[in-house]
Amino acid sequence: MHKIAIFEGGMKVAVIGASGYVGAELIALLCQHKKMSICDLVVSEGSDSAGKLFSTLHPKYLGICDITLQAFSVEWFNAAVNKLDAVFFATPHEFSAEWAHAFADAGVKVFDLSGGFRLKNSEDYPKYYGFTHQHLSALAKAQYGLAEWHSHDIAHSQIIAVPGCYPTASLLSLKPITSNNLHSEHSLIVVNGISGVSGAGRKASLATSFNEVSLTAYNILQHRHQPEISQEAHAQVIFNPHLAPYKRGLLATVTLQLKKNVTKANVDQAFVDAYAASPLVRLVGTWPKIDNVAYTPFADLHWQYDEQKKVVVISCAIDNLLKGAASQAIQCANISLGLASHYGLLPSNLKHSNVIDGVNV
Ligand SMILES: NC(=O)C1=CN([C@@H]2O[C@H](COP(=O)(O)OP(=O)(O)OC[C@H]3O[C@@H](n4cnc5c(N)ncnc54)[C@H](OP(=O)(O)O)[C@@H]3O)[C@@H](O)[C@H]2O)C=CC1
Ligand SMILES: CC(=O)N[C@@H](CCC(=O)OP(=O)(O)O)C(=O)O
Repeated sequence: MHKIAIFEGGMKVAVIGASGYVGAELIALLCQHKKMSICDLVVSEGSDSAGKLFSTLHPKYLGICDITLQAFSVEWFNAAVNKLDAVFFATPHEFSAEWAHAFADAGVKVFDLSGGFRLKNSEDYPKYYGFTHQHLSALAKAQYGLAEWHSHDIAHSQIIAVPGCYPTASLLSLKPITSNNLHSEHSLIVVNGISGVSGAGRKASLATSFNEVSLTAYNILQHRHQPEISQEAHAQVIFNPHLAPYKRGLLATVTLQLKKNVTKANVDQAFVDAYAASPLVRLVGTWPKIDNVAYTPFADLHWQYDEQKKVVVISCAIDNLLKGAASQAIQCANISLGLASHYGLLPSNLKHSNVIDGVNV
């Protein structure tokens, strides 16, 4: 039986990858969560950060999280696995692909924020991730954790593949259309994504250093999020990622052609139906802006449909480290605990209102 079914006094968790950008955001959210408690914060085996306080590395959290970072080792795994209810991997993809199954086999629920379990076709791992996946039965059982769309699977499976940042914004835009089969089967589906530099992680690299960063496309026709978006949209997409010179936030703008008989009312209804019960997805009255969602768990969505040309353009803004990673992982954990997915992420008095054509719906 999954330990997840019998949590008492909250879920006891470890975060592996605690020194990184995503790990830090996740830890901040866990610190304020009333139904989860942090047991261990873990970094890589040879990490310079091992033995330091989390708050020494990220001084913003001084007095909020002064837990010592531990180095990952087999000894740590053996000692920790029996006391944990859940583990969050905010590590490189290959590391979680190698270790997640060991936790899952011991009944520990895994929330993997890397891409180690997102792709169903194992042959895509060497092609897009540069390694061969060694744990195919764990890969087959893992469920994709797009929180607004897969709550049943998230609650019932042992390994949750938390979506990537670009796929989160792209799929929140696309799925109301593709899941209702409103798109033309001949449509070219183009996703243009723009991410801030924190999307590349904390490790220094020339490409993301201050003097080098300038708005540019990158990894065109070969980015690992192309198969992920296509798989989950059930439609082949062309994905154009861009790096932009700011810290936080991501915008995905999707263009596709709809079937001849689809009306504006059909399109509006598809979005309202998809997100009426999802307070973290806001249907906003104008084109979304990064600044309105940065440092928040929201996804802001807006679309326009040209009924003559049958072309719809949808744009979605998120914070890449929150809705694109850490806060979505918390949503998945909340769902696993039987809580509302936005538990601990929003003020309890939030009024959920969506706007279409200037009217609250
Ligand atoms: N940045 C983003 O916007 C998003 C990132 N992600 C994914 O989340 C994961 C973390 O990303 P991010 O925080 O940006 O990356 P960072 O480079 O900032 O952090 C990576 C973390 O992983 C740890 N780590 C590195 N190698 C190992 C290893 N062999 N064993 C255990 N831990 C290891 C690092 O520890 P140390 O350096 O101390 O050794 C560090 O804590 C990645 O898989 C990324 O693709 C997902 C969505 C959005
Ligand atoms: C700006 C930048 O470099 N972004 C990263 C995406 C970060 C991310 O989301 O990684 P996941 O694959 O875990 O989702 C990239 O393009 O590789």
